[in-house]
Amino acid sequence: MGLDSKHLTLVVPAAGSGSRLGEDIPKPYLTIAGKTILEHTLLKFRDINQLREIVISTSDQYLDQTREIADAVFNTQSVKVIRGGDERQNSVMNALHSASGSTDFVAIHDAVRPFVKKTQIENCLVKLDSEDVDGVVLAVPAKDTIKEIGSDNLIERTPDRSKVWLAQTPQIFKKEVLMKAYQNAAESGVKGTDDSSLVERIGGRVLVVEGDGDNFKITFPLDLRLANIMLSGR
Ligand SMILES: Nc1ccn([C@@H]2O[C@H](COP(=O)(O)OP(=O)(O)OP(=O)(O)O)[C@@H](O)[C@H]2O)c(=O)n1
Ligand SMILES: C[C@](O)(CO)[C@H](O)COP(=O)(O)O
Repeated sequence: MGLDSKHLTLVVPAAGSGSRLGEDIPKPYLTIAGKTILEHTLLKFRDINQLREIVISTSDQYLDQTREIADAVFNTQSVKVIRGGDERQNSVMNALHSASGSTDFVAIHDAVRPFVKKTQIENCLVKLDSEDVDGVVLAVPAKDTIKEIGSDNLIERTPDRSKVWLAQTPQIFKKEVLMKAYQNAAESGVKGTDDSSLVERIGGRVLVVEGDGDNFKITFPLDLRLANIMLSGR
């Protein structure tokens, strides 16, 4: 079965509060250049051939607005808007429970990474389909030297930088492996800061696909200023 006949579900966690950004409303619902950040992000996936289903997790008060935004972006694909959890991992898990059983691949993409490129998503899908792996993660090589520190802030280790990459999203997996990883993490009480780490810990093979720095996560005020410049020139 070729890649064209594979079905993809997109999971978008959008239930965060944006505490590090410090705005009055959560990050995905801030407007830049006439569109919410969530809409800018969803638009990047609209024309992906394999996309059949979108599951967005958000907080109670944004369920209706999220439904409106998603319905305006997607025409033929099925959209589900569900309640998120108190951490990103729980928001993704809730979404996975709502995903269709018959999908082949699941892509997880932060609502607040609006600068991913269609070609990057397609590259990830090609690699996932053609290589002997369970998942792929868009990532960039570290440009700074990384230090691993102890609780006293003393440096314990300097990993070889040529082996250190910074994980972004999308992170795309074969559905069964991802479900197993999330199930196993829940049963073991394990928390991961990304989806791949949960797959890695059950022995899954995950490949990095080189992306670029444009696909940053809007996290701090400087990121929002940069996103404004990139989307509206100011
Ligand atoms: N309980 C949570 C926390 C985060 N997210 C989502 O996960 C993505 C990445 O999280 P992050 O950038 O950390 O967002 P926030 O949690 O909102 O930010 P902060 O940690 O600064 O509060 C975002 O799209 C965010 O909405 C989520 O769905 N549910
Ligand atoms: C998944 C992620 O975007 C990969 O870089 C990141 O780990 C999310 O972290 P956050 O603290 O939930 O923003």
